[in-house]
Amino acid sequence: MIPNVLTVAGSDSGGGAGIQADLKTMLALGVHGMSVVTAVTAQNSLGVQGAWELPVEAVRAQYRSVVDDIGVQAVKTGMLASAELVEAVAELIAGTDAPAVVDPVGVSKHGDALLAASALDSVRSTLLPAATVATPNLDEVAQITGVRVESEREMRRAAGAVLGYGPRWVLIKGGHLPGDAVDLLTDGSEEHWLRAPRHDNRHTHGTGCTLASAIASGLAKGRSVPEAVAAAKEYVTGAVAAGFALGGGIGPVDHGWRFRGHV
Ligand SMILES: Nc1ncnc2c1ncn2[C@@H]1O[C@H](COP(=O)(O)OP(=O)(O)OP(=O)(O)O)[C@@H](O)[C@H]1O
Ligand SMILES: Cc1ncc(CO)c(N)n1
Repeated sequence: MIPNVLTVAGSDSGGGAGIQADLKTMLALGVHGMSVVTAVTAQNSLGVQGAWELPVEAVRAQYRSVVDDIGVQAVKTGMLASAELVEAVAELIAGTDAPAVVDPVGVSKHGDALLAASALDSVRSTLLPAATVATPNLDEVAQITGVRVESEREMRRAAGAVLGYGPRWVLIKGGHLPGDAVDLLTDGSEEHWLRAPRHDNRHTHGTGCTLASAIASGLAKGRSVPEAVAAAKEYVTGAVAAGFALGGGIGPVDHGWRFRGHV
């Protein structure tokens, strides 16, 4: 049986991040991808030119359609735009009997806001407690906890601060630090450092979405959190290495890197 994975996220018209990155990742990793669209962005390699949220009833209806009939083995959340959507999605995933990977998306690679500042309290009080794994980058860690990470050493303190909001596991993504691409996965007792060489490639649009969807895909296959995260890190590292130019700005990672040469 092919496991079902659901992404609850925004659409990136440029195809490198958001729902599009999530579904491509799921295809590449051999699971059946499904989507609940929360917002539509007009977006390309240069930035986000516009964003429109869907009504909360439209988000709830998509979620119920998928979960009540088809069923899900894992859920991933990305761009949720507003406090109202964060709270609605948090309630939906808390009521679903499947692991949830929460990527608390704040801003795009170009610095465009994908979450209202007024939604941060709801992220802390409703979304993070419903997460099996939360995957903040360093800017999101600073916004959520106030902890600023400038070195690998400080990642442990940041992880503890995020765990204080109730996710089972946290993966602190150190992709924005200089040096190796180092992430820290912990549940407060076990600690796993994931280290990969930094690829000197500016075409990294979609790294965060890709990593979170790959984790959800592994969990849906029945892997443990540390196993799913290790496999996802290997997949995203290959995708960054193969990232390619598109448009005039930052191009996407290559979700199909494992197929190249075979098709
Ligand atoms: N240049 C790079 N080379 C190798 N790995 C990288 C590079 N940049 C980021 N990564 C890895 O990609 C994953 C995503 O991390 P990152 O910090 O870029 O997420 P993000 O900022 O949420 O991404 P996004 O821009 O999609 O929101 C992490 O595992 C990180 O270590
Ligand atoms: C829709 C969307 N979700 C997430 C990201 C993450 O950077 C993005 N750029 N766009």
